Amino acid sequence: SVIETSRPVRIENFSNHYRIMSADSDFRFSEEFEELKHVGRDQPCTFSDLPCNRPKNRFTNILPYDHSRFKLQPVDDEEGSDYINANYVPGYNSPREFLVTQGPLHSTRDDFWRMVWESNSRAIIMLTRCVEKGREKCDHYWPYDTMPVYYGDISVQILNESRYQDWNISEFMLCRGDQQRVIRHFHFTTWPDFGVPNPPHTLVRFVRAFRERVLPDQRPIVVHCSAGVGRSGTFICLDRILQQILVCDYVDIFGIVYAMRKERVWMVQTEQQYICIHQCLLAVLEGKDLS
Ligand SMILES: CCOC(=O)C(CCNC(=O)OC(C)(C)C)(Cc1ccc(NS(=O)(=O)O)cc1)C(=O)OCC
Repeated sequence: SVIETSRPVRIENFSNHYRIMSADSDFRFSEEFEELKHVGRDQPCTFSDLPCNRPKNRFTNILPYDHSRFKLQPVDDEEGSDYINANYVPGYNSPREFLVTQGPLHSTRDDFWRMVWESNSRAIIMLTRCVEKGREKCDHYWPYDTMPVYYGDISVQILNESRYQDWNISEFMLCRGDQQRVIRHFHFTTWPDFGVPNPPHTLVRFVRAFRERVLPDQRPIVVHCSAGVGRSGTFICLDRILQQILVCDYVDIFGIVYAMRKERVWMVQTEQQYICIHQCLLAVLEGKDLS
């Protein structure tokens, strides 16, 4: 049987589609989300299993597929020196638009900055707080004040920070050798792990705040949360459909999540996150004033 990889829905029919899918306690949403469960899981993750790389994974079962993983420039022939828990994931603008990674560990934050530098990225999206309900979700991998801090051979200095109700936007100056770059940091601070933003359309406003500051170019956008799968996948999917509906008369949320899961495990982790993407689109299509 042909494995179906897309389920396009006409935009003019979307609210009716949502009503049908959410009927009987989201019965059809549950069914559809269940079909995504095994997508991509047959692909190898051999490098993440190497003994020298195992400590670099925040979660033992959230491992990057070999075929789409980001490779750091290897340090001589030090085994595992090219390894970081990160995968390229397609976006609306390019097949490798996003570099999705776990929240850096204290022991991998130098590798994280090396990835930011070596991928030529100019934007980082952070979708978790460092500590949530007393649990560490992500290392505070950037300086606490405006003093420059070295992470490996990369110095990071906060240039400015703007604080809003649900997110902060900062600019960092990165220096490596005699080169300098400005990187933007978009930190969404009110998204509970395994959950959804409340109300969902704060996420729409955050995606818009990000998109109006980072125009599509050939440089990857680094996205992370804690495991780099649930909240990161939800964010990327919404970013794609908000651009697609401007030029297309259908959306294919199932197909987008399918494509993301071929590149990284568990992208959009929970059914509530999958439904939240639909609720965000519904709010946008119904012209709710989200500004
Ligand atoms: C190593 C054991 O697996 C895990 O720790 C996690 C989380 C497990 N907990 C979990 O799923 O909680 C609910 C049942 C309430 C949803 C690791 C984890 C941690 C945080 C997230 N969110 S994210 O930061 O938004 O990605 C996702 C996965 C795991 O592997 O989950 C399966 C995918």
